[in-house]
Order: sequence, then structure tokens, then C-alpha cells
Amino acid sequence: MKGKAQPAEADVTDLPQIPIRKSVEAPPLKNEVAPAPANTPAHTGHGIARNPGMKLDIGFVESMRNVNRSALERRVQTMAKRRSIKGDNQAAWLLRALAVMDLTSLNSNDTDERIRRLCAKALQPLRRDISIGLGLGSTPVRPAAVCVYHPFVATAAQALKGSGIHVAAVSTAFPHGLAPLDTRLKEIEASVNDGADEIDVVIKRGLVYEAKWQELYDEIAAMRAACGNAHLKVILGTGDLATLRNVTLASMVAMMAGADFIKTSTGKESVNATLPVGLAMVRAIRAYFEETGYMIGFKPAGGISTAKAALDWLVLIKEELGRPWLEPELLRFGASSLLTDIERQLEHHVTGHYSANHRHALA
Ligand SMILES: O=C[C@H](O)COP(=O)(O)O
Repeated sequence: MKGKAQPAEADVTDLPQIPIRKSVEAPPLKNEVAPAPANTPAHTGHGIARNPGMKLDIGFVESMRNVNRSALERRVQTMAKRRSIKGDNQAAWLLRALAVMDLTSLNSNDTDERIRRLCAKALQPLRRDISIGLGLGSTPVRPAAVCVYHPFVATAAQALKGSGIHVAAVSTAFPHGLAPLDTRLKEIEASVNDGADEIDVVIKRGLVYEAKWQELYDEIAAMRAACGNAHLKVILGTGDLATLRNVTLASMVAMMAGADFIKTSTGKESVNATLPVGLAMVRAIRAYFEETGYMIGFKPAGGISTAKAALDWLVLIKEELGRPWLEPELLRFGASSLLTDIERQLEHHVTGHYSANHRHALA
């Protein structure tokens, strides 16, 4: 991915100071982080090697079949009850949520002008008085990426040039993914040519229903090849997949095919990102890491619109995967309206009162 995390961010969002009880920390991971080869072109700058993928291993995929929904739901409920993040710590976590955000606009009535305004918001996401009140000084805390439909990639790339903010494109016939493969691959190439350095692709959910794992693998591998150096986020459309077992198996196949991130939802399904689904996916990420040593990113997306929801997700990820997964290289929130609530909560932290939503308007 292009650019690097802003160095001073780590100071204001120093999560190890967050009072999460030691007993609920994620257990240590089995393997060491895979070292990045010095000449890896897409090396992220955080010592994280890009997932090269692996041959489809049906035995490994099938070994993940036994997903216990009620156990996952219980785990999620326990985490929510234990969470207590207040005051300065809460502000720090909210800044972290902002730093890992893919600020998104995926509306059928998007225009170049609207995307330019979205990019302006990404460049200066917090009102100046709030930034100063938080003691951020001139240190910008900004979203990791702006995420748009293909026709707006060039506009976003131009508006964000030199900022270090990535440009993500939803390509491959978003949100259903039902165009011919060749058409979808051409869309990826066009987005990369226009300046996208991250591509969010959707899978054909029917391939999961029919357990056509080889075809799913082949399609994702072809998409990865079409991305070149751009990073590939694979959207599973989990609300369409019916079972957590399907979610887990699709996650495994996507990672084996070379996904840099796996992402829950398009935001267009009737059920979008939920914590039990997220838990199933991060456990698949963990299993893949323990098997291969490669760290795959996670992007919950769709319906995450409140600061409280973002905190719940951050706690889940920290407890299940640990601190390294709280960096933009490994975590993103796909969200169109979350920034508004985060800014409101940070304003409250600074001033003690809330202002109306329209004072934090996005595009
Ligand atoms: O990928 C991102 C999602 O489309 C955003 O969904 P949202 O509009 O529900 O936040």
C-alpha cells in the first residue's frame, strides 16, 4: 500500500494504556510475524509481508467446518459486557477508529463534486477546535482510505494526491458481483489505472452456496493478479451467506487465493456487519496466520455508524487477534456515516456538550 501511518498517531492512540483487563487479552499467537522480504514492492512499511496466497487446500478449508454459532454469540456478549472504555482512553480509541476508517461514499447519486467534498473531509476529518482540544496540534489523524465507485477513482486520486490517504475502489460489479469474470477483471484494471491502490471486490455468493470452492478460489486469484500492486479486499457479503460455516469457509478460500483483507459486507445486503460474523472471520484469519505466518487484514463494513459500535469492534479485534491488528495495514472500518458520530463524541469529550449532526456533515 502506498504511504505510511503518520508517526505521531501512535502517541495519541497508545492502546496498551487502555484499561482492558489483562485476563481478556488475546492469547499469544503461535507463529512469529512473517518477515517482509526487503524487495517486496507492496511492503506496507510495518514489517508486514503481503499474503502470497497458497494452493487451495480443501482439507484445511474443511477442517474449519465446525463453527458453533451459540459459542460465538456468547463470546461476543461477554466481550460487550466487560468493555469499559472511558474518558481519555475512549477518545484515544475513537481516534484509532478514525485512523483505520475507509471513509466511504457508494451512492447511486454520487457526483465528482460530492466525492471532492468527501476527500476534503478525509483530509481534515475533525474540526480544528476539536483537534486542538484533543491536543493533536498539527498532527493530522485521518482515515486510512476513501472508498468510491470506479467512475470517481480519478477524482479521488487527484484530490488526495500526496496525502498518504489510500484510494479504494469497489470494482467487480459491486454489490452483486454477477458480471462476467472478464468484465470484472477489466473493471479492476481500469480502477488501478485511474489511481486506486486498493480494490474491494465482491464474491459471487452462489459459488459459496454450491460449495464451488475451486471456482471461487480461481476467480479471486484472477482478481488478485488483476490488482497488481494494489491491495485486494475480498467482500464476502456475509448477510447473503446464511451460515457462519459458509462465512468461515469462504474466508479461508479468499485468503488462500491471495486476499490482503477479508471484508464482511457491501453495505447493501439486508444484514451487514455483525459481531458474531466478525468473530468467525477473525478466527479464520487467526487460523490462516497460525498455518502460514501471514497476517491478513479485516474490514468490517456496512451499518457501522456509531462510535459505540466502533469500540465494540475494536475490542473484539484486539482480544481475538491482538494489538498488531489495530493498525491501518490490518484493519479498516468501511463506513459512510461513522465519522459523523465519532466527531460528535470527540467534541463532547473536549467541550462537554454535543452539537447537532449537521455541524459534522460529510459530503
Ligand atoms: O464498504 C463500505 C460500506 O458500503 C459502507 O456501508 P455504510 O454505508 O452502511 O456505512
